[in-house]
Amino acid sequence: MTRSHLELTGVEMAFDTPKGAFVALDNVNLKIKKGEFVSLIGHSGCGKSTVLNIVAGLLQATKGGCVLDGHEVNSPGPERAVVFQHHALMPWLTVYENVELAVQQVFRKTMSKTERRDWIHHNLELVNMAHAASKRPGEISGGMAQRVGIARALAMKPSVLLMDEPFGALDALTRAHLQDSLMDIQQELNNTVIMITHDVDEAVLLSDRIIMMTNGPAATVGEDLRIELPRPRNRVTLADDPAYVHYRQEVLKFLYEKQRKLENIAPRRTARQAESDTDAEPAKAARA
Ligand SMILES: Nc1ncnc2c1ncn2[C@@H]1O[C@H](COP(=O)(O)OP(=O)(O)OP(=O)(O)O)[C@@H](O)[C@H]1O
Repeated sequence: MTRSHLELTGVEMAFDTPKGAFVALDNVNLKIKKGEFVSLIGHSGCGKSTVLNIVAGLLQATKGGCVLDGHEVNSPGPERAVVFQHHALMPWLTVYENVELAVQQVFRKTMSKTERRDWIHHNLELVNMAHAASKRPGEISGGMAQRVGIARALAMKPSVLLMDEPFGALDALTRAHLQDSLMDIQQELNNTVIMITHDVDEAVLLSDRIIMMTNGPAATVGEDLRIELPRPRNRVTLADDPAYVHYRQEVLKFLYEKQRKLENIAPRRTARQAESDTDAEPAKAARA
């Protein structure tokens, strides 16, 4: 039997708040294969970052847990590199030194100084940033800084790359360039990627699977859509591809019909429940 590469089982996440426990996630189950590109999509506040943070080891689930290659995840580790929406580079270090910091942390004992230098340059070249190695974050654009953040993550040779809206703060053109680079890099390295996005086109273009999350509180996996578009993928030719259009519509339907309706029903139902409501009317509305 082949074991899953990454597995979330029965994950519940309850946060302590002044008003009591707030259950953000309830019974999240997810199995991810080595090399899969998985996107998490869902309305704001549904719990996507919470899922990512549990996999990163930055948060500990209150029930259930995450297992990577047979090992329980309960703290951060270099085999799970995180790329945030805002690059989080050290402003006083150069581009080269920012990547070096991560490389030192992981490979100080296993790579010679020359090997480390070549490895840093290799990763900067992967994201087309070798030319700016001696610049500081304040001297480069947001898109360039985000490239460095990706190079820094890749340079740790993570088996899982976790990305929280990595292109969310970028203009459309830079975003498209970086999406294309990420597809090329991932095809070359075969990293497992979990990416949070709010962009339906980005999710369909990049992913092997799109995990659509229900609205919180107590959010869970609503639908799991497999994107069977051949690779390499080209955004221009895909735009008119009937399969691409279909996948896109499936995600939009989930977000703006299925989840929107449930959202709208909830307050009405609560008010009526006080007067001993039955489920008949909300159920009818959800089917409409
Ligand atoms: N430390 C915390 N304490 C209390 N509540 C929290 C905490 N962290 C997250 N939450 C709540 O848990 C829910 C899920 O938050 P999360 O950040 O995971 O959502 P998200 O889907 O990533 O949102 P967005 O798309 O807006 O970034 C939200 O209601 C949020 O307010």
